[in-house]
Amino acid sequence: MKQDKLFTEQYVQFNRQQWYELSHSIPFTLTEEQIANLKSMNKDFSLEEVAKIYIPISLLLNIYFNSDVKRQVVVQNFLGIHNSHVPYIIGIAGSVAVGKSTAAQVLQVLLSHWTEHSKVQILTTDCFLHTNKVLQHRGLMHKKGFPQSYDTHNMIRFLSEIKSGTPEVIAPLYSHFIYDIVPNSYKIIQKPDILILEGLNILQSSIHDLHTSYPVFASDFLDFSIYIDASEELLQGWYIKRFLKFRAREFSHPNSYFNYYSQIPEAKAIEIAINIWKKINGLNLKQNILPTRKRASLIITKGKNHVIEQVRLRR
Ligand SMILES: Nc1ncnc2c1ncn2[C@@H]1O[C@H](COP(=O)(O)OP(=O)(O)OP(=O)(O)O)[C@@H](O)[C@H]1O
Ligand SMILES: CC(C)(CO)[C@@H](O)C(=O)NCCC(=O)O
Repeated sequence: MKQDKLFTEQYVQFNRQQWYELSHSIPFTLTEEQIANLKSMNKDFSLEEVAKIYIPISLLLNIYFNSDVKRQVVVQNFLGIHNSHVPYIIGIAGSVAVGKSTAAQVLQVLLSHWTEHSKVQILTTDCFLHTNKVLQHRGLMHKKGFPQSYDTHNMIRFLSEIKSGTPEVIAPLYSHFIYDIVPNSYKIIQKPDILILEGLNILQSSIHDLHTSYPVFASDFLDFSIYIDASEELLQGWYIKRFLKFRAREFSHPNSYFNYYSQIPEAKAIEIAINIWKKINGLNLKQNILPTRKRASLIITKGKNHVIEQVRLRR
């Protein structure tokens, strides 16, 4: 009840139909290439979801992007300086397995449709996790995804370089296959028009990090943020479903960190996945992720089968 009051005061709420109707007055036609890209992404993903939910979100983001550019021009004229535009950063937060990286990919396809922001890159904050070596040393192997498992200092360094217009900024690379940071491999972010940064920790503060001497928030660098929400019951189900998908594919490779999970009976694997959910990801959701939801510019709430039922936009 208290939460409901907070939402109605701070956010404008739309149900699925109301949100969809917002895009009726603005023409937006997907190209065949975009449809092919979206279809190839994920076989469970529905194009109806793109039309009803993600196209209106991208139209809104285009409005925010353009107004940001206009504001920068006016301010620079006032100050008598001229800086070239720096990447506009959109953050996507939410639980493990809620669909952050899928949403990021859809938005990348849609947002690159506009000439003013045709270059859109994605980065996951998984790449700022400490290496397993550091996590083992600090006794944090069962805290992956918790605030203390990230190299926040490196993440802030990265964001600060992006926002100062550095032409090429490097980020580490994380692999779910080896369950670790990949040695000597990097992703290069080349001054895109938009950077989509997705990760469960992007709306968190860094006050937990004893290695950072100043209180900075990654969200200080975000221009717009989206929190993807769902009930814990659904999230646990999606986590288990994905765990079983990985078990049948990635984990079955002998070099996979979790090869063991593909060797045991399915019922045992499900039991393990439930346990990981309860002790790590579900706990992290309640302690560290959900409390950041009310910091987002936009909150989208999913129901069964990842169908988005509600959208809330900060007033
Ligand atoms: N809109 C959608 N429709 C159907 N399935 C989806 C949708 N979004 C995500 N999924 C499925 O849900 C699972 C989790 O999605 P995804 O990997 O995008 O989540 P995530 O939030 O990025 O997870 P993590 O934090 O662990 O990286 C995947 O199996 C994905 O295929
Ligand atoms: C890397 C994260 C934290 C986020 O993507 C997550 O996928 C993870 O590995 N969590 C730790 C518990 C687990 O293995 O699911």
